[in-house]
Amino acid sequence: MTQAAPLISLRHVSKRFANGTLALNDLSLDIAQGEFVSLLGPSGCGKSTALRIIAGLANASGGKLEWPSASGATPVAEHGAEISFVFQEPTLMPWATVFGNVHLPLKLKGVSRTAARDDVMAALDMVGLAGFADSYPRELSGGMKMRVSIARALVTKPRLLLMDEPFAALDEITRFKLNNDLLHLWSTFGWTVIFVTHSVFESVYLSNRIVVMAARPGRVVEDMTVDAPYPREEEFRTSSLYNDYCRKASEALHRAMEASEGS
Ligand SMILES: Nc1ncnc2c1ncn2[C@@H]1O[C@H](COP(=O)(O)OP(=O)(O)OP(=O)(O)O)[C@@H](O)[C@H]1O
Repeated sequence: MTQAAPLISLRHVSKRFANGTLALNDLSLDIAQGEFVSLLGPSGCGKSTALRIIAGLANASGGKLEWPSASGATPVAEHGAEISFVFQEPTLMPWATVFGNVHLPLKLKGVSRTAARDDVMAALDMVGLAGFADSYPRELSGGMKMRVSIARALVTKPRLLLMDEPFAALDEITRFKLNNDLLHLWSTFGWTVIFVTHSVFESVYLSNRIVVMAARPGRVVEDMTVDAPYPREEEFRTSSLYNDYCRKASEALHRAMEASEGS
């Protein structure tokens, strides 16, 4: 059986900042189309740096980032169009309505409000906010603002969704709800997701693969599969399978923390 080429391939990627910090050292990682991968690790292990390099927001100092599944048909620089990024802060424009905020990425591509209407409304519908198109960010709860931020990421119909601790600032109930909604969208649309988190519990609930990283320098120390079927719903959170994986991921994170201290 031949295996499909990965969507993204990082080969021996390193990143050294101008102040000398080696944020990533020899990071090699293949991400397959449709995977939901969490990057889990202690603060400073280079999770955000890795995500920013994949997004094209930062350059690697060494190594290569490739898109093997494109088989050379699309120049690497053009993959930016297929990637969306969701940050920890929703970073909405306070003076614009929800519609205006979600329209932004299309507006930047020259798509008018009228031409974008259907796509913007479809993205708002996906996150359950179609009824709030004319509201302003100040009128929304933290969870709703994050939904707007997710709709803004989805409006360009990305193949790859990069999420940097998107739910870290939310209360637990809202976070659980958004975890469920994200999984539902992922299974419906089949994107590839790379999700940065500090939370063992969140990484196990969401992903089918957890890449555990250690710091100083940032590197991969474990790569574990979460072999639990989808759809995963609330019952999964209390299952023994979930608990087993949480224990394994937690042990891996402890090893990563010890490796970070010792380096
Ligand atoms: N612009 C920068 N200049 C210098 N050093 C930086 C810069 N950005 C990040 N670093 C350093 O690179 C290392 C990796 O940072 P990064 O933010 O990628 O880690 P992280 O795992 O995402 O951390 P956290 O979980 O705290 O967000 C850290 O030591 C950080 O201090």
